[in-house]
Amino acid sequence: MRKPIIAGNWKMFKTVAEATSFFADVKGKAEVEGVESVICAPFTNLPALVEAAKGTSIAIGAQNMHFEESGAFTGEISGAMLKELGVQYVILGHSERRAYFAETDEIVNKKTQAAFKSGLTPIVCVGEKLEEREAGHTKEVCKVQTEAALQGLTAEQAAQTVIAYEPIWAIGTGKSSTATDAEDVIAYIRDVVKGQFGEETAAAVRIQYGGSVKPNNIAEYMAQPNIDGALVGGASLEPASYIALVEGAK
Ligand SMILES: O=C[C@H](O)COP(=O)(O)O
Repeated sequence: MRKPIIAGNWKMFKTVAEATSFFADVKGKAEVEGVESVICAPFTNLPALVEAAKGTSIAIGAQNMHFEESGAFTGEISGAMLKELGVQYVILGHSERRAYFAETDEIVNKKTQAAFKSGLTPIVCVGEKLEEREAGHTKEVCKVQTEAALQGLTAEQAAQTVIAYEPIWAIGTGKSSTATDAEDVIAYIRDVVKGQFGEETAAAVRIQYGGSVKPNNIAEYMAQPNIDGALVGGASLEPASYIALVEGAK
């Protein structure tokens, strides 16, 4: 049985003061038995959030990391640095990083392998652009990105990876994919994992939907057999909304 996972991706929002105030509001509430709750915050918030999350069931995640363990990479953060803080998850290959920071499938794969080396669980994002969807290439794009991201992992690591299917045209636009469309693509991604690692791994890997998920539509996604949770941007920023998302994933 796959445990549902709701991950909030705060992107470049919230100061430390705002993050700690948010956490105080969700503590004890965005904690629902049977649902995993993860807050992926800017690097600067991570020490305070890890401290605040002690004794709670909420996990803290980062939104990026470098694939090298250390070196002359000005402005970058390694997996070991995140692990030492007590961070458990790291979002990798988000479409904003692919688009604005030139992350390729090869870089995402190096980061995915490095995350496991550091003892972090990667949340790997895949998804098509609007023009790719309109050209009928959604599944092909997701296949290429998924296979590339997971290449070189053991079956056990692949099973632990969280995949987030985020159609780019649905991110921050209010235009969410219908639950049945998302289910169709996510079932296909599970099939891709099956082709790469076998049935057992495919049955175990958790695949989220992301793109304009809100408290009022989370239930539709969670009702789909292959959708194991959501990666949420905008609606994860307000405590009441985040609590409702975690409750809605049950
Ligand atoms: O990582 C989260 C996604 O980019 C979705 O963002 P959104 O919920 O604001 O559409």
